[in-house]
Amino acid sequence: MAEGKKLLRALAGETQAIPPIWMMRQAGRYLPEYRATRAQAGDFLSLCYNPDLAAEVTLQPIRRYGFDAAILFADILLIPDALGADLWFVTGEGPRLSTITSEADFGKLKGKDDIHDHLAPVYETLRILSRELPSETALIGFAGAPWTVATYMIAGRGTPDQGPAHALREGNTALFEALLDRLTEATIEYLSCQVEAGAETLKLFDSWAGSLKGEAFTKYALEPTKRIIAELKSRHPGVPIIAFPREAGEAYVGFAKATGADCVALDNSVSPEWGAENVQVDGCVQGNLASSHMVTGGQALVDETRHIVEAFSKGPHIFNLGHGITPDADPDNVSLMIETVRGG
Ligand SMILES: Cc1c2[nH]c(c1CCC(=O)O)Cc1[nH]c(c(CCC(=O)O)c1C)Cc1[nH]c(c(CCC(=O)O)c1C)Cc1[nH]c(c(C)c1CCC(=O)O)C2
Repeated sequence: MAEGKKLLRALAGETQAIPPIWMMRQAGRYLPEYRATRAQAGDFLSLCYNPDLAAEVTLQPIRRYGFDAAILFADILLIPDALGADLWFVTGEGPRLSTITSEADFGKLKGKDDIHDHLAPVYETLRILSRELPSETALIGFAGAPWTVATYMIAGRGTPDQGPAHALREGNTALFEALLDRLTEATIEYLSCQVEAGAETLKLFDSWAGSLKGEAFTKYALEPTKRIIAELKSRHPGVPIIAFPREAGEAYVGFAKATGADCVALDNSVSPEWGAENVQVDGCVQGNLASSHMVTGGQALVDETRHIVEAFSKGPHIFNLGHGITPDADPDNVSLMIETVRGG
């Protein structure tokens, strides 16, 4: 048996009989202990910026389930907050930000090196976690990919079709590209500090990559990811990086090679057989159980979990959901998924 943490071994390309497992949004509202700590913090952002409580909620799902990895508790929208955009969360609705639609709005943003005072609590959370995690549990740092973060900054909120961001991309390409550049550069600095604070691997969430097509996908999803990965690998040789260009479809093919990512996370709109044949050929893949199974459970959960493990069994694989677990999920279904992956 090879040495080291299961998650890092998968990222290094090792095929394992039982894949490592963790879950997007594993620290979240489906857990009563998360809801209690969040109430103690007051609100979601106060929780993100409180290192002791953020470390506590990161550890909760590790204690309860023994996942192979812990993901830093934070949010992809802390970067716009650190750059000086206003950010708040409306309960039951989601994030709200000041919008960026003009050169004047963009001109108010801070520079890439002026984010660290604001983000210092996040680095402290990572330092606490690297001391407190069990020795077999890998620590994942993360950021949003520039395009996805830009969609929220431009619209000032989540949007079903990323319409405002596409409108700026077409209507004022220079401003749109300046924003993407600023985000790319700030993300490099942010993730580099996360590695220095103890993150052992990094994940880039490009949740809205699927709404970019063709050349726009290459320019605004693939290229910024490639640039971030190249710079991080030159500063921190050997740090493995997971890319998640969600709903990229056919554009998942070759994404690892083109960007230098060590692992590509797949959403559940592609079948595991397709993923094995077209994406896992290039290296490690992560995914891709539909998060709805965490609500519905039962034999369908067991069957689909086995199906995914089997389909990816010929190469390096990290078991995960295709997207974050939802607040209405049943914690017992998470146990059933883990038992199925580990126990057959
Ligand atoms: C788009 C995006 C965001 N945040 C994130 C993404 C990319 C992944 C994805 O597509 O889901 C990523 C994220 N958000 C959160 C994490 C922490 C780590 C983890 O457990 O995965 C991570 C990695 C905590 C969170 N981020 C948020 C919560 C819920 C906040 C609460 O406790 O009320 C958590 C646990 C809030 C959030 N944050 C964001 C939105 C749109 C919302 C509101 C929607 C919602 O409530 O689920 C932005």
